Amino acid sequence: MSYDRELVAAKKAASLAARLCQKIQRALLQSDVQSKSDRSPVTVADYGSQAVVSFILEKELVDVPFSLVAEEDSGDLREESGKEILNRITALVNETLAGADTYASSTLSEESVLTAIDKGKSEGGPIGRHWVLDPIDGTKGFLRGDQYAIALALLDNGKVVLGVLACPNLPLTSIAHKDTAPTEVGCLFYAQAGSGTYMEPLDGSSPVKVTVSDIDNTEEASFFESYEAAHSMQDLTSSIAQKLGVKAPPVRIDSQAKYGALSRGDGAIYMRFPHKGYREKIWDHAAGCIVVTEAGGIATDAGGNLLDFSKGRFLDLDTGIIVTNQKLMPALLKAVRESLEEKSSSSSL
Ligand SMILES: Nc1ncnc2c1ncn2[C@@H]1O[C@H](COP(=O)(O)OS(=O)(=O)O)[C@@H](OP(=O)(O)O)[C@H]1O
Ligand SMILES: [Mg+2]
Ligand SMILES: [Mg+2]
Ligand SMILES: [Mg+2]
Repeated sequence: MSYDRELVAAKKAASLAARLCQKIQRALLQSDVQSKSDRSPVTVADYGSQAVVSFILEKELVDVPFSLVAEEDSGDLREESGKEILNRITALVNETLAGADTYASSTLSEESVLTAIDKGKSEGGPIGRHWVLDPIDGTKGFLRGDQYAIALALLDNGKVVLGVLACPNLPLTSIAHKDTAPTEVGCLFYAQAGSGTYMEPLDGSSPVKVTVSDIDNTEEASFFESYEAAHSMQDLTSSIAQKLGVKAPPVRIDSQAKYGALSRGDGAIYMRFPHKGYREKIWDHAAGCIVVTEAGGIATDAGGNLLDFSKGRFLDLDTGIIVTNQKLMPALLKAVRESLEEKSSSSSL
């Protein structure tokens, strides 16, 4: 089945949301230190991005039922204390739509913004079509001025069939070699089941097909992990890398930009092992997962099971998420298993 129409809508929605986020991040980085510790810019951008994506998808695909599983909801904005922020979000959404040809004459009221945000309350699941959205993935990176992504995917009967990752701060050329001069930034990755993965500049066209690294020697592999130590056990990933003989230091970047960078071969492995008790959400992986698998990669949990997006808003996982190419996966799984066993035997001593 083709999802061409959905892909066009998703690219439009994610690009416009990226424009909104870029505007806020630029203002944030130019602001003084005091307002940098204030979390409201990211709040405004999170909600604004979700409202824009929800509004555009529904308008573009007006003839089909609309279901959206998204990270944010409007609860806090409906409180008395949320009034001012709602006002800022509404102005921002309207400014963003005004800059888009097709929607230049659309003006949303505060109530319509709340409604658009709350469309994201769907539970997803194994039946029918559901959009999956992280309006800003990597909020900590966003605040630091680093990497973040707008991540949008479509589930059809529990399978991810389409994914778009807008990465406003990711260089258009490989990030593998830190010593090369910085290039233009802003990448849009997209993939449709069975059709490969493409990347184009966020503000342009000219897509190029991308593929994951084809290396088969673990010693040559470099690996990505979360920037935030609180999001992944870096001692565990370091022990796995050591078993594999990986020589390069870990590349730590925020958000699903990791999946995008992996899909074009900037690195060969992504490992993510959240601390005990954390439950992964589908919007943190759905778009990234199809972007990397359509580029020839494979994403599994620590037990080698493919990620299952059909269980509702959460992923039901064995321990962690690992992503690499087909050739390296057996060695990676073995190293993961051994390191996890060592970890559990040392903690039971
Ligand atoms: N404790 C903990 N453990 C694991 N993961 C967590 C945790 N807390 C948050 N999150 C989720 O991580 C999302 C950010 O993605 P990354 O971890 O890849 O980026 S980062 O490098 O750590 O910033 C982040 O996504 P956003 O909330 O959209 O930014 C969270 O969903
Ligand atoms: Mg996220
Ligand atoms: Mg988010
Ligand atoms: Mg969040």
